[in-house]
Amino acid sequence: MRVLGLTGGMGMGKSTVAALLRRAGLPVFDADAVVHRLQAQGGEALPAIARLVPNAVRNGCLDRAALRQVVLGQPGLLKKLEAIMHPLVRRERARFLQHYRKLGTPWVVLDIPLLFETGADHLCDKVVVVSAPYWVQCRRVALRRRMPHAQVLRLIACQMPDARRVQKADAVIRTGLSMKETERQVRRFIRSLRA
Ligand SMILES: CC(C)(COP(=O)(O)OP(=O)(O)OC[C@H]1O[C@@H](n2cnc3c(N)ncnc32)[C@H](O)[C@@H]1O)[C@@H](O)C(=O)NCCC(=O)NCCS
Ligand SMILES: Nc1ncnc2c1ncn2[C@@H]1O[C@H](COP(=O)(O)OP(=O)(O)OP(=O)(O)O)[C@@H](O)[C@H]1O
Repeated sequence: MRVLGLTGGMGMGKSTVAALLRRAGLPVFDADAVVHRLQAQGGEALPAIARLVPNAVRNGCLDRAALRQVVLGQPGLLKKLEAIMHPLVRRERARFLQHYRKLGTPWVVLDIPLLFETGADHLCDKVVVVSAPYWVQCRRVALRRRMPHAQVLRLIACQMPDARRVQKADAVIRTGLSMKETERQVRRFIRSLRA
């Protein structure tokens, strides 16, 4: 079994490309979704998060906006949150890989925003990076309006700069043009994997 790493900054189109890979039949491990599941009601990470930021958990429910505001406002706290989340994400990732290895699946995808930052790229046979110009990224994230602009900039600043990610990639999918163009690049990339 071979492992394809998929990464990119916020709003670069990672989830869109992951959905196209999934549609082509590749199993995808979605790290953001795993984080959300571990933090959902009854989730395994909630007790430790409640100890770290008591106000972020009320009646067994995580107030994500409150947690985000606190961790982005206090240096070091995001690192402590990551120290809670990353071992659990690593365990889920290992289970995913083990499951598909047993099935003898030819390629699986690890969709991880912090792929390089966490060293998960070392598990990958190939890494594909999704990239778009900075202004396209900002416009997309602003359109979603799930969080204040200043928080978006802070989260982007916690990630590796796009240019460095692109340098480290085996392949780059440019999502700054039309959706059709993104689909075309993904199709071509999948053909190259299967060749
Ligand atoms: C900071 C938190 C509370 C924000 O939650 P919220 O629901 O508001 O945003 P969401 O999870 O959808 O993330 C928004 C964007 O920020 C990116 N992001 C999330 N965590 C981080 C981080 N530690 N560093 C850089 N970018 C991050 C995500 O990939 C996504 O693109 C949450 O993302 C979290 O618990 N992060 C820590 C775990 C982590 O490192 N996740 C990254 C995947 S391994
Ligand atoms: N050519 C394109 N390729 C990819 N996405 C595009 C394109 N044009 C517009 N978009 C839009 O840009 C957005 C990209 O968001 P997506 O959720 O895929 O990014 P992401 O990298 O997963 O971001 P995040 O990590 O913040 O969730 C989507 O709303 C998508 O519809």
